[in-house]
Amino acid sequence: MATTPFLKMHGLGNDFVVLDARTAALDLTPERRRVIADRRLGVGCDQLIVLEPPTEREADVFMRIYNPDGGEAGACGNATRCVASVVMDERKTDHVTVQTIAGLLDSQKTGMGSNGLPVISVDMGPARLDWREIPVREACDTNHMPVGIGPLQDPVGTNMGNPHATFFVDDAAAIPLAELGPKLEHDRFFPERANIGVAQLLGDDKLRLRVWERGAGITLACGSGACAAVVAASRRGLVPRRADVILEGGTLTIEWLRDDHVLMTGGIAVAFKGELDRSLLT
Ligand SMILES: N[C@H](CCC[C@H](N)C(=O)O)C(=O)O
Repeated sequence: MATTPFLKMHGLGNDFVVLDARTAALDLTPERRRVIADRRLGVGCDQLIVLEPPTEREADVFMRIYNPDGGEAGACGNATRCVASVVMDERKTDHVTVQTIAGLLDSQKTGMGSNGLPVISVDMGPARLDWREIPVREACDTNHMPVGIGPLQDPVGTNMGNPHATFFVDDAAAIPLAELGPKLEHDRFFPERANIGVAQLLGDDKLRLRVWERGAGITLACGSGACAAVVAASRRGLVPRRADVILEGGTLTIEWLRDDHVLMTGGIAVAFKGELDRSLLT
């Protein structure tokens, strides 16, 4: 019976099903994407990642990103590290460029994690800060956006290839994120919805971050969300341009470079390899 191989990977517990469509295209309708990502009907994941042939000469691979709701996203920091590691292994190299719909992401192996797998740094591209780029519905200062609910008010808007609203609070654990996240994700202030970050200052260069992800819900880690949180905190003068972000699933080191690009460094993991039954793709 014909099946389709996949890799199950994660970055700090933000988990992915990785399919390879570089030699044979896959017809992944939104419904098929939802079923594969479903934790009962399919394999289950926070994002479905599809490798495709690059269309830019400088790129080694094209990474397509789908949320469990079937929608496509322009950035996924944790998955970028995973995909970069896969292609580095294939190419026997420490440097690859991952192409996404939002741009080219230079990725570099920078060490080995305690799990014997590489630690990868990714240039996530420039933080985009204009209200039109987030995007939000009306002209505003994105350092203090006029949107909020209950204890979550006055967020900072950042686009890392995907839209983020970062709220600063005294106690991130006390925020009912499962209740407030979806309301803010779908607030009409965000024409493309938004990833909702709740950040708490832990020290002069350390943040605690919880994220309600657009199209996915609460995840153990969000790479682009961590980038957005450090840019936001730095704009507010709360942290320097380089800081550690403590997420449920682990720590990412983020640096907002002087050229506005954001460097994200963290580990990856492979959980298992598997075969998708053809019935999931027809
Ligand atoms: N839910 C996000 C995509 C995945 C982001 C996250 N998993 C990351 O590591 O950056 C969005 O719709 O923009």
